[in-house]
Amino acid sequence: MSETIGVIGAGAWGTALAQVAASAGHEVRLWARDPALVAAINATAENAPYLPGIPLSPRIRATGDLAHVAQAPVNLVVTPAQAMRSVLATLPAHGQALVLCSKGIEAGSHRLMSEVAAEEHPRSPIAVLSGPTFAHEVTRGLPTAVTLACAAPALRAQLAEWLATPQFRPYASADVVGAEIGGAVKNVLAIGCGVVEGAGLGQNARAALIARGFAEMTRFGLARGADAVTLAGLSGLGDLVLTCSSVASRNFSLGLGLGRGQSAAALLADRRTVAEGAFTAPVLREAAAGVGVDMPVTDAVCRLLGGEAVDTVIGDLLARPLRDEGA
Ligand SMILES: NC(=O)c1ccc[n+]([C@@H]2O[C@H](COP(=O)([O-])OP(=O)(O)OC[C@H]3O[C@@H](n4cnc5c(N)ncnc54)[C@H](O)[C@@H]3O)[C@@H](O)[C@H]2O)c1
Ligand SMILES: O=P(O)(O)OC[C@H](O)CO
Repeated sequence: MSETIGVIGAGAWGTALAQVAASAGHEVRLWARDPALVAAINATAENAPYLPGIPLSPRIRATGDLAHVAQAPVNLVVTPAQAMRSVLATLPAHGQALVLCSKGIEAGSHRLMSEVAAEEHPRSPIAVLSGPTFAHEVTRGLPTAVTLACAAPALRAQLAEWLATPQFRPYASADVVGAEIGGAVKNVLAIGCGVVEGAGLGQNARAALIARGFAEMTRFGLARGADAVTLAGLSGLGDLVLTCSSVASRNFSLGLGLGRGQSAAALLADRRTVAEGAFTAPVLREAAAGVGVDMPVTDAVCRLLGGEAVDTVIGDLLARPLRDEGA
C-alpha cells in the first residue's frame, strides 16, 4: 500500500532511506535544513554533496518545511545524533510514528535516541532502524538487511512491510534499546579498528579488537537493558563487522588517519560528513562508568582522539592484568 513517508535529514543516509521508501512505492518528503540543498535536489533529482551520481526517484520531493514532513504518518529521523533533540523539538507533533535511524548517544544526558524522542514526542510510537548499511550500497540497490525494532508488534510488522523492497530486508525486533546500542557502540570500535590498520598493527590485532569490542558492547548493552540476541544480530555484531572492515566507513577512516599520526582535530576539520564515533566515544565512556561497566577499547579510542600516541595507548591496553575471556 502506498503511503506518504517523511524523512528528516538529507545527508547520505536520509537520502538513501528516502530512495528505499520511494522504491517501495511511497511518496517521500525529504527535509533538509539547507534551502540551497532543497532547491538543488528538486531541480536535479540528485543530492550531489552527499550521494553524488545517484539519480533520485521522482517520488522524492525535498522540502525545508518540517510541518509538511510531519503530516506524514511515519517520519524517519536521520539527523546526526547530537542534533536529534533540537530537530525533534521543532517537529510538529501529532502522534506520527518516529523511526530513528541515527547512531549515537546524547552528550551530557547519556540518553539513547529513543529516550530523547520519547521526551520530545511523548505521544509518538518509537521505532529504531539500524544495521550494516553503507548508504552508497543501499542506493545502488545492493542487498541489505536491517533490524527494525519497535515495542508494538503490529507497528513493527507494518513498518517492516512498508520499507521492504526486493533488495532491502528489515528484520523485526521488539528490542529498541539493543538495536540502538549496537549502532552507537560499533562506531567507536570502528575508529579503533581504523587505528590498528593505520598503524600497521596487523590482522590479528584487528580481529582481537572486534571480538573484545563486541564483548564490551555486550557488557554495556546488557547493563542498559538490551537483549543479547539483538547485540549478536544485524544492528550489533553485523554492523560492527561491516564498519570495522572497510575504508568506506567514516569512522574507520578517521581511525586510519589517527593511526597514521594525524590529529583528530585536523581529520575532523577536513570532512563534510559526520563520523559519529568521535562524538559518541567520550559520551560512551562516561555512560559506561555511570553503570559500572569496564570498556577498555572505548577508553583507548577516547585517549587516541585526545591526541595520545598510538604506541602508548596500545601498550597500555595490552599491559592490563590478564583476565578470563568471559569475565
Ligand atoms: N551514511 C551511512 O551509510 C549511514 C548508515 C546508517 C546510519 N547512519 C547514521 O545516520 C545518521 C546521519 O548520517 P549521514 O550519513 O546521513 O550523515 P551526513 O554527514 O551524510 O549528513 C548529515 C546531515 O545532517 C545535517 N545536519 C547536520 N547538523 C544538523 C543539525 N544541527 N540540524 C539538522 N540537520 C543537521 C547535515 O546538513 C546533513 O544533511 C548518523 O547518525 C549516522 O551514524 C549513516
Ligand atoms: O560511515 P560510518 O562509519 O558512519 O558507517 C555507516 C553505517 O553506520 C554502517 O552501517
